[in-house]
Amino acid sequence: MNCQTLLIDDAPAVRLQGAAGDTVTVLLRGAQVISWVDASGVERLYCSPASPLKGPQAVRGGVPVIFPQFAARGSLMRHGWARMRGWTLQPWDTSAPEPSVSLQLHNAVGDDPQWPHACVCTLTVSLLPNGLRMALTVENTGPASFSFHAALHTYLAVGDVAQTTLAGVLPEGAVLSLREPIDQIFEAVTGPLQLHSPLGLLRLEHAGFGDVVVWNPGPDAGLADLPPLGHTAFACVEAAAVMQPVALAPGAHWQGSQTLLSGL
Ligand SMILES: O=P(O)(O)OC[C@H]1O[C@@H](O)[C@H](O)[C@@H](O)[C@@H]1O
Repeated sequence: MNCQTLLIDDAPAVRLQGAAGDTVTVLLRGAQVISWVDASGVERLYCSPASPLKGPQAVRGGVPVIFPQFAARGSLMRHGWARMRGWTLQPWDTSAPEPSVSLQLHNAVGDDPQWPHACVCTLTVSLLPNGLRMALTVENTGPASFSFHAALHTYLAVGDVAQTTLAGVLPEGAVLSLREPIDQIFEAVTGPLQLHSPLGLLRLEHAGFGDVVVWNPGPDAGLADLPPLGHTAFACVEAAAVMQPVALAPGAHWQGSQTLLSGL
């Protein structure tokens, strides 16, 4: 395994390389994965070239970590503060069976006056043979219980969203076409899911998260941080805990993970 820190457009990042030449790149801000090139050399994530990696705004693409609030479902900033904060890179273990890197975020009481809870979030990103696994752990380090939403807001590169389908979210094996704009939370989905696109088949597995959010903004969403026709190049399929917020007692922890498998 090869792991290096680097600056991309002035933004601190870490890049991990697997034995097959596969790579994953993670911004320290937000612990946001911005690229996964699989073992066949295909970039599987979409990151908008019109969205600066450094600056006050959220980065449009890759895998923003959504915590502790999904969208505007509460009084906190949209999609929570975890994607806007600096995370700390943890020392990596070169002898681990899978090339992995972990980043941590310590939230103290007072960091966000509207969310007065101490917690530690850890995102561990691992390269698997033909796959990428992202595992988010939240530990309650404070004296009181709290509850939260979380999601791995995964922008999947699809080549052409009009030719993309998703199996596994609709009942009875029905396949969802992603041709039209969609913004929907599918509740209590166990997976696995299959995403078919011009870039090939991707199998999506999740654990710990109960829901799946599917988002194709379409051409009329007015997203200034996408290039013209940028919306045609991705579909978001997000492992999420939204409909049943996670409740954590003091000292308890929760983990949710999402695994993307290509080359099947
Ligand atoms: O622009 P943001 O804050 O990154 O959110 C993007 C999208 O994120 C998705 O998870 C939501 O379901 C959409 O409603 C939202 O528009």
